This record gives sequence, C-alpha cells and structure tokens, in this order.
Amino acid sequence: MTAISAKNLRKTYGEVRALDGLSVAVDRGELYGFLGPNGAGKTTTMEILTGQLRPDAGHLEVLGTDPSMEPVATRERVGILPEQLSPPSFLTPREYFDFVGRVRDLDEMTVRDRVATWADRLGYAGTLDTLCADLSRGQQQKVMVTQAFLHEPAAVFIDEPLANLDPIVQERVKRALREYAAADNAVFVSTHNVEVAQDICTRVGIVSDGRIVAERAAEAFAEDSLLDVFLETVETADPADSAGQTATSDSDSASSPPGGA
Ligand SMILES: Nc1ncnc2c1ncn2[C@@H]1O[C@H](COP(=O)(O)OP(=O)(O)OP(=O)(O)O)[C@@H](O)[C@H]1O
Repeated sequence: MTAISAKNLRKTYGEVRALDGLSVAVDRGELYGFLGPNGAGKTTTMEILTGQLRPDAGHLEVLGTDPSMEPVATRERVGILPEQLSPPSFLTPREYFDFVGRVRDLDEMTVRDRVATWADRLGYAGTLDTLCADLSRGQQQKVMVTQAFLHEPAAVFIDEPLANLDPIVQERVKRALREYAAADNAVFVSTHNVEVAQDICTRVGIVSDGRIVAERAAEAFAEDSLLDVFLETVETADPADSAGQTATSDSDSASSPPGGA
C-alpha cells in the first residue's frame, strides 16, 4: 500500500529551480533511500512531503493526507528527523520526550515505555536525565532519532540518520530502521552516502538536479553497484547546472529520467 506519493513536484527559490518535476512513491514496508549529492533537492522534497514547505506545483499524498493542503494533519501522522537538529539544550532527554509525548497526544506510561525501549536499543539509558546541552553530538542524535518514532508513525522521514554516530550505534540504528520498515511502515531516508543507502535500503532513488534520475531495488544492487549507477547518473549532470540551476534556464527538455522512474 502506497504511504508516500509525490508526482511532478516543482519548486523554485527565486531564480533557483530546486525541484524539476520530481516524482517518487514509497509503499509501507519499504526502507526507501533518497540518495543525491549536495543541492540535489533532497531537503526541499522532505520539507514538502512533511508539510513544512509548499511546492509550486505537483500532486502529493502522505498517509492519506495532502501535505500542501493539510500540513498539520500530515505532521501529526508522520515522524520527522531533520538533519543537524538538536534537542533543546535546557531540557534533559526525559523532559524533552515528555514534551514530545504531549504534542503527540501520548499518555505518560506509553511515553515512559517507548523511551525506555529506544534508550535501551540505542544505548543511552544512562543519559536520560542529563541536560541535552551536556550531551555529545552523537548522544543528541540518539535523542532525535527516538523522538521521530515516539508516536509510532506509519511513515518516518529521516535526514542523514547515521551522522555523528559511532560504528556500534550506527549498526543499532540501521537495525532499528530495518525492523521498523519491516513492521509495515514506510521509512524515507535522505542521504548523500552511497554506502548507507546500499547497506540499509530496500529501494533507492537517485536524485539529481531536482528529479529522480534512477531507481534500483535492493535485489539489483549486487549486479549493478549502486556507486556505479550513482556516478553514471549524477556525474553526467553539468556541474555548472547542478547546484544552481536557474528557473529561467532551458532544462525542461532533459527532464525524463534515464531510469524511467
Ligand atoms: N531557502 C532557500 N533559498 C534559496 N535557495 C535554496 C533554499 N533552500 C534550498 N535552496 C537551493 O535549492 C537547491 C536544492 O536544495 P536542497 O537543500 O533541497 O538540496 P539537498 O539535496 O538537501 O542538499 P544537501 O545535501 O546539501 O543538504 C540548491 O540549489 C539550494 O541552494
């Protein structure tokens, strides 16, 4: 069942064309990798899919809502972990989760149980009562991973999930993401790291210049290295265009993805 669907998304920031007819669909049960270089349009797409930003054009459906028309309803249903966002420095993780639990309409017992499960899974139970200001970047990232899953959303959007984590915790987060997707949820992971995408995702879409240029299911990774596909599809883009494609440039003629995605 499709959980996340975007068709023909377009978005410009002034003269910069960030999304140029991007389409993507993710089913429940999939761990989808949204893989692309800097400036490809990943954050813009994530913000549109989670009701934080309106597209100029395109059709959207996320868990039965239209994020551009019903942003609050979308944000209630999904989990979001933006890149490089920290928990409030003046709260402890436990206090922060109490706050998130109230926003997410969860009772205290549920919050306590789920926090205990995630703290144990990611190995930070000992820092639940430490001020977030005194946590390392990696410890703060564990807190932010937890908040995205606290209300057990059927779709979760995560930007660079493994940033700042040591290898042991990386493995724990990878396993948690796989298990979460396998339990009939859609997990949408944005990353520029080919190895991460290849390692954890059930399907990967390569985004470049604001559109999907190739898509591969995990079964195809062995015969067709994702790194090769990434280099072939992304390197062909003109570097002069890739980071600052202007809305007035004539790139529409090149908008068909070679991968047919
Ligand atoms: N608020 C903004 N104002 C102007 N231009 C923007 C804004 N946000 C993004 N852009 C531009 O839109 C394009 C896509 O940016 P976006 O942040 O979506 O890419 P990204 O794939 O997330 O990049 P990165 O991996 O570096 O985070 C880039 O050219 C970027 O400079």
